[in-house]
Amino acid sequence: MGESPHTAAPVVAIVVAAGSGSRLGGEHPKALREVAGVPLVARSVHQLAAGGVGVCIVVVAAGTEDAFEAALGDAPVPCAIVAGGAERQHSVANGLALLDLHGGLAGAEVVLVHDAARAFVPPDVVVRVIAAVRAGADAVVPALPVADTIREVTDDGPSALVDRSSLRAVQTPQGFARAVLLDAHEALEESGTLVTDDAAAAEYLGHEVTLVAGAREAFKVTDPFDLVIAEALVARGQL
Ligand SMILES: Nc1ccn([C@@H]2O[C@H](COP(=O)(O)OP(=O)(O)OP(=O)(O)O)[C@@H](O)[C@H]2O)c(=O)n1
Ligand SMILES: C[C@](O)(CO)[C@H](O)COP(=O)(O)O
Repeated sequence: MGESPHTAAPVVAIVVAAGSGSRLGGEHPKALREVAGVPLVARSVHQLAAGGVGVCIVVVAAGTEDAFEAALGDAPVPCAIVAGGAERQHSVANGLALLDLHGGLAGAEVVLVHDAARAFVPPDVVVRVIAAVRAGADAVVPALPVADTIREVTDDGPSALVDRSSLRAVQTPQGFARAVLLDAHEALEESGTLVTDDAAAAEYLGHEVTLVAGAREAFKVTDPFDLVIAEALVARGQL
């Protein structure tokens, strides 16, 4: 990356919320599910704003735009809504396309990508990610050590113990210099390559991925158990 620290322009977050939430179940998109009466997507936007994000591009399933508009009615920062794609990567790409088209966001140099499902990410994680990009990192991810002992399985052979001391679980928001993220997604689209997160997209073009400390609270609401935990922690004032 260039040497200029990205300080003046607003930080933009692409909040991907276009998944169906099949593991969670229910008739509404996961990001619209409520914890203590507040939709996950609204919680995500609130936490991002508290950490320094100035504008959100919220990527939603086509046909659900009005419902998301309503859910984000009290958002603390401006939110643009755009339709997503079949895979998370396509949804991020659609968000990036809007970023590129949106004249008002032309100056944005720091771009975050966040799972709406990680609705309780603490603001200090967001602050760390932004600070690392502003300090010159191309791609930044919050990460945590792995708590369980890990075994690698194969179809036919025995399982094998993996040294977990060198493993990290990766969270969001992930932060990027704008050009890095745009170029990475363009390259993935051209080659037809699918990745599971945006750090892997940046790495695809040879960029180094910088790790900062994540947080347990940034867990991804994935299945019904996670929603029960979230409700309980919010009720106890711990989220
Ligand atoms: N085509 C997709 C798929 C996922 N996501 C978003 O990516 C984030 C991480 O995905 P995940 O938690 O796996 O959500 P779902 O894909 O909705 O869950 P599931 O796999 O259980 O259906 C979520 O905020 C989800 O809304 C998205 O924007 N577009
Ligand atoms: C982006 C992510 O949350 C980082 O851990 C993860 O890769 C999303 O995976 P999913 O299978 O789309 O939930």
